[in-house]
Amino acid sequence: MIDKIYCVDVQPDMEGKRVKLAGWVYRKREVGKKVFIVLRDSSGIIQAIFKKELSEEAYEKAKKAGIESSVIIEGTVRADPRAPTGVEIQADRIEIVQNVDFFPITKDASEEFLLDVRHLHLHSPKVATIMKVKATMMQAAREWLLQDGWYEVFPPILVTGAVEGGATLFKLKYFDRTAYLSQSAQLYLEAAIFGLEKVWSLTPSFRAEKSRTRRHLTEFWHLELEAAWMDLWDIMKVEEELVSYMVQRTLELRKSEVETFRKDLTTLKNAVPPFPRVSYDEAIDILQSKGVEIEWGEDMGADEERILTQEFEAPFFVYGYPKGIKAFYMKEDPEDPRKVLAADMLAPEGYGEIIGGSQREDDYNKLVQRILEEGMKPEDYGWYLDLRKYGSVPHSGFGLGLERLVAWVLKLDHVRWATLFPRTPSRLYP
Ligand SMILES: NC(=O)C[C@H]([NH3+])C(=O)NS(=O)(=O)OC[C@H]1O[C@@H](n2cnc3c(N)ncnc32)[C@H](O)[C@@H]1O
Ligand SMILES: [Mg+2]
Repeated sequence: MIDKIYCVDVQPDMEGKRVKLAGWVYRKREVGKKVFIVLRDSSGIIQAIFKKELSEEAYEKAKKAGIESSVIIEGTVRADPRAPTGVEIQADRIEIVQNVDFFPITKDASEEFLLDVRHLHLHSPKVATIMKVKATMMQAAREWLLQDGWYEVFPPILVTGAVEGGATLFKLKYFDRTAYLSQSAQLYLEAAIFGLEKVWSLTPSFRAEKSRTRRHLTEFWHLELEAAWMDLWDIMKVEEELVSYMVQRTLELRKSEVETFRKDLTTLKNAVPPFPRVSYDEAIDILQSKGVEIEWGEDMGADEERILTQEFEAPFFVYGYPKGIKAFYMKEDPEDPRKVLAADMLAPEGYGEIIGGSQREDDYNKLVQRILEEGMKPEDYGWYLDLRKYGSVPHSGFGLGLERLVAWVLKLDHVRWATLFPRTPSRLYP
């Protein structure tokens, strides 16, 4: 490893100190017999000045370095308030590791082009910032899950059945059998609670969604929790505590990065328990009062959720959905058989659903009945039904879409920007 320091390590109080940095040429300009190179590394940027009078060799090489060339620069630190970061390097040595004559991404690059060359778009400090925030959100989640006694488990991705409806399964050939890419780890987490009680996993989930919306990917990172002995109201408390910790901790560790994407942090700061809770019935009333044509029993889509979120300045729950629009595994509401014990968490500012959760049907016969009602075959869920035969317990869980959470926190206009290599119906490469 090169014996170097990072851009962010160079401080004005290091005036006169000799330093070595490595990175990429982010910006470059020539003024008279000086070349100004703004060097970029994973920590940020710093300006390096190459004066012909100081080192003609370094000056001539700096002149030739193209944008995004990989370079190693050495020189002396000088505090200068005119420099982008208030400090700069009086450079007298540059090694061009690989020169780039023309970097394909220019200022006027279209979004589609940026996605076509996503492998090069990852040079961008803006993209790096999104990934830093996403990593910090998961760091925070892991902190919270550890201190609250949850066990991480590692469920399979190759599975034999649907969790969230057969229409969005990706099918693949598994030797002489058919397999699918997991839509959700939920069913396997439900098996894990009989030994570990409180479990979680972060897995890629796959949905052959044809809907081309700003919140759907065909592959997304899915943070899922499952707990024995918890009912819907218990798991909603877990959800709000976890999301609150993830958001507040990220503001604590990455506030300046978040502020490069949004100036107003109000809704993020409002993300503290208890989150507002509205019933599905109340949500329908709100939407109808705002002129939305929606009837009781219908699902709320992205448009309806966007309108509903205008009523809130923090993440909020909608609970008590009609059975007909929810999944087979959700427990019927004992107080209203038309409904299930399900709750979604919606993010404000138009982002909508970031979490889907529910209490699970823990009665064997009722679950068989629900499977049949949904037109599925109980024999396809034999192992899952066994969980209701051998020491069944009340239990609940949820799934959080990590990209959707990051998209809300950073106010991104599409979840695709929150993932390293987005997968959508039209995008499988790079
Ligand atoms: N363990 C569980 O209880 C999870 C449950 N089986 C489940 O998959 N629910 S969900 O379909 O609402 O998806 C959960 C969340 O997963 C996200 N999600 C769901 N589908 C997508 C797509 N297509 N793209 C991006 N994000 C997606 C979104 O935030 C949802 O709220
Ligand atoms: Mg959902």
